[in-house]
Amino acid sequence: MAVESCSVEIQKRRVELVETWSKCLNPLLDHLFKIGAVTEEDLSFIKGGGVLGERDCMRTLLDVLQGRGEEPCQAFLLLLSNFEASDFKTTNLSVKEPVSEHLQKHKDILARQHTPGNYLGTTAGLPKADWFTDITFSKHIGLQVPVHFQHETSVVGDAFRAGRAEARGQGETCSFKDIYQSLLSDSGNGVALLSGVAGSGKTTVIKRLVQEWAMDADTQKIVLPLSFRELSLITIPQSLQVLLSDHYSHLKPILPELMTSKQGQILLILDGLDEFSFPLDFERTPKCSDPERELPVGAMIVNLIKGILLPDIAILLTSRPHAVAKVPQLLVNRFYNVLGFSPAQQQQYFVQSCSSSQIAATIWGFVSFHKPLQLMCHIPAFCWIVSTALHNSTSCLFFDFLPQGCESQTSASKEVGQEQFQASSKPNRPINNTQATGSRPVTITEIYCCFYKTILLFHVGGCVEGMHLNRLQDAPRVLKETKAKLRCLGALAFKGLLERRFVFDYSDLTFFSLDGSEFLRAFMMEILKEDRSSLTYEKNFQFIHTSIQEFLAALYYVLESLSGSDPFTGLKSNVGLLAPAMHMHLMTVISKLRQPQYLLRRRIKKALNWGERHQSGHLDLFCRFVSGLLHPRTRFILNGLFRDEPRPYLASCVPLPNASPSFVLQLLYSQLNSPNLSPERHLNVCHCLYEAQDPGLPQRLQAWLKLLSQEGMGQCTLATRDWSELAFLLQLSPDLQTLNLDAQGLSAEGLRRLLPVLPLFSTLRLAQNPLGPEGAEVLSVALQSPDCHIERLWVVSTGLGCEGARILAEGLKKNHTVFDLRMAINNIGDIGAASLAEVLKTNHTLKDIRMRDNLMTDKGAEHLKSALMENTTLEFLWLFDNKFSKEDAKKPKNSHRNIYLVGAAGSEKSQILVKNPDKQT
Ligand SMILES: Nc1ncnc2c1ncn2[C@@H]1O[C@H](COP(=O)(O)OP(=O)(O)OP(=O)(O)O)[C@@H](O)[C@H]1O
Repeated sequence: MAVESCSVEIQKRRVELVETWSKCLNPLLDHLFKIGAVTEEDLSFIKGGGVLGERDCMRTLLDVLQGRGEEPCQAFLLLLSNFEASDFKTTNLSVKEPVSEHLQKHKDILARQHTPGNYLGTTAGLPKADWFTDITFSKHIGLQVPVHFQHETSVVGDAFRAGRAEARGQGETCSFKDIYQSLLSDSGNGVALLSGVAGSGKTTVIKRLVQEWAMDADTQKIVLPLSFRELSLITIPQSLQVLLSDHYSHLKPILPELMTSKQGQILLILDGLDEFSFPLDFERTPKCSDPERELPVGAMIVNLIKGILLPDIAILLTSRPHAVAKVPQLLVNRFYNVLGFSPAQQQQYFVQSCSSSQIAATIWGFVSFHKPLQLMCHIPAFCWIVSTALHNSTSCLFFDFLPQGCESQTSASKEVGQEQFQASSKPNRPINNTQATGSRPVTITEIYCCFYKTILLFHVGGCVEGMHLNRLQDAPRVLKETKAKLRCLGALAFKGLLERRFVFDYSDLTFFSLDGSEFLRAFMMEILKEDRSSLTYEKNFQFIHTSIQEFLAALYYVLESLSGSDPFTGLKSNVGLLAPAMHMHLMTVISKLRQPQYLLRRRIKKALNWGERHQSGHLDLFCRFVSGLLHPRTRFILNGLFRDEPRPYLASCVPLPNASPSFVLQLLYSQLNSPNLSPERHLNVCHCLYEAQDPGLPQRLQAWLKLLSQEGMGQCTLATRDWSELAFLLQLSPDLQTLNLDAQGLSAEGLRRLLPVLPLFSTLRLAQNPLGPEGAEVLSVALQSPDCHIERLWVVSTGLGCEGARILAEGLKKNHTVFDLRMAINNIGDIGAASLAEVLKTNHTLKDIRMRDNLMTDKGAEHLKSALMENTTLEFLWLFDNKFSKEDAKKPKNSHRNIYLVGAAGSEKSQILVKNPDKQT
């Protein structure tokens, strides 16, 4: 075998030699000079007049040696081995702090930087001792690119129940602990991606991960978190080495070592892929494996993710769903989806975030009773909004409704407020938001109004302890005073929404006359700090949560429309905003002259039509808020903002003091009846009706139920969107006991639309519908839902086949609620019987299974019989009309029950009937 030349060896080991030996440059040069390997001239060339750093000098030395030929190179390598033998390198380095001390310092610094905090930058409204409420994730092998036509907030609630459906059976739910263990384990290398909608808690997960890691004495991992926000600031090429040593200056002395010998211990966290402003070109970006080579930051990220740069490290990326596709599927080996808070976790969040358990119980009672609210509460940020809105503002909302005389008694008032509030959360009270008398917030818009008011009253400018009630009394004045600022902020939010922009810079703020006031800080956060590369100080801003941007945009739109102004005027120039009073007056006069009712209708119609037209769903929440804000009761929460109401010209639009203008409901109903409406937009119109507190919603549900109870409905197949509507209406119903959809022509797609409500029923009757294996997949998801209540599942004659039975069995394996399963006439055969037999081996809930007429033979019967030797809880197994060949009345060994296979040989009329003698009456 040819021996490699020393010159080639130096070339190959170049990076390592620079990393390892730069610190020893001077003694090395001394020795090389003494033995004549380099000359005096070489020395001054290598030292570069003292302006070069050690590493550059080392690189020049290597160039010089290679230029001089084989002999000096050989001498150099020999010298290195002598140095190593005499422990020269170690003694030279030993003047530095040991690596472990640097790492401990790194842990301390990161733990301090990653302290919990909410959007207001405080720990208020955050769980105190144990600040992190557990959250649910789903885990998949490989990347799942989601397709969304719904607003992200809606997707979360559904995704929570549909986690496995999206994953086509490959995913499973997991907890923070699982993710932590997987990422911090030695085998956790490669790219993992954590996806979740805005406010689902991705950054909070990173904070917790860093906190736990900092306290974890056993882990060998070295966590290096970076955010894409910061990376977006690097506009000139930079080397990874410089980037990391700039960012973690305390690690500078040991970074070279970390990036070489300890590379496998690094966990690099890159948070917020959706905020990265440079393109990621995975096809054409040149390869680079040298951490010292300067690269544009986009190219650096591509090389890191592709495993070319630092190939042994582990990477965790976080992203909102829409940006997940920026990374090619094949490069991701683990994919986590934030499903959010399960109902139990929501409850825990309120317990942890409220100042008293009584308030927590009240808020939870209220939220769990109003399903649209509860669905949104899967998103932690929304829980925070609800907690902030309701915690401080039970009385905030109620104040205007309090009996006279209560105002002066702070505690008494609070109690009254809480009593009223508790009354609203009593279970089994029919939900009819339209008859919602009293002063509790009912809709999501009302929650956001309370939130807005709470922030203004108690956070902007601060509120002194004990002055709660005074501040409330002062609310109309405060709201009135901040109206001009709100218009500016709302206009910015609205413009951003129209342009699908969620990040704003200073020029945007200046355009809308917004400065860095307390008011601005309450709703927007600064997202970019120092531009290190250009050494400028650049700030960008975004709303604390996208739903706040949507709310403020809607508030602005409705304020302008109701005051007779055109919401678009404020976007074109700041004239109107600089002189709002004058502008408003002028516009009002003009509007009065130009048929104001007509204008108002036209503007609201325009807003709602956008939502209908935009398939992306990004205007869904905006439309819901607009609909909600048109209800006088909702606007009354913000009394002071809408102080001039009711304006005379609105009188005909508001026939009732406590109802949305009828034209709004008419508009929404005409959308609902439009034949071209997609199921997603159809569902959003239902949400709009809820926000507008449409008194017709309960009747609509009744009409639905009546229609479904009619004979022969199976012939008139309902459209998918109708099932979406039914699902929505059912959520508003207090009585979720039995859902009878026997013979309704319900397809798998229709069933998928009903998924949000399926787990809430105790009896699901779905017989004689063409569900097939795809329908079984939906049912399997429902059966695994954390809020599953299904006890009786009747799917007789639904075309399951053996594949459908297998999928359903997967769901049943993880279910603990179903005891009565009827699945006759489904052709599940022996394969289906084997799948169910597997379920029976571990299941302790099923008591009665009916599988008549399913093409089962003796083989299937054997599977079932052997499973019954392990199962002790099943009481009945009905197997009439299958294809068993012989008469059999065997009792399986160890079974304490009788199993009968009855029927003449060859007869199709045969059965196995299992009777549990203990349970027979
Ligand atoms: N596990 C949790 N326990 C308690 N509070 C949480 C948790 N997760 C999130 N929150 C609350 O929700 C807010 C939003 O969370 P976070 O900023 O982590 O979301 P995100 O997914 O990173 O959002 P974005 O995509 O907008 O950056 C936090 O400020 C905090 O108040």
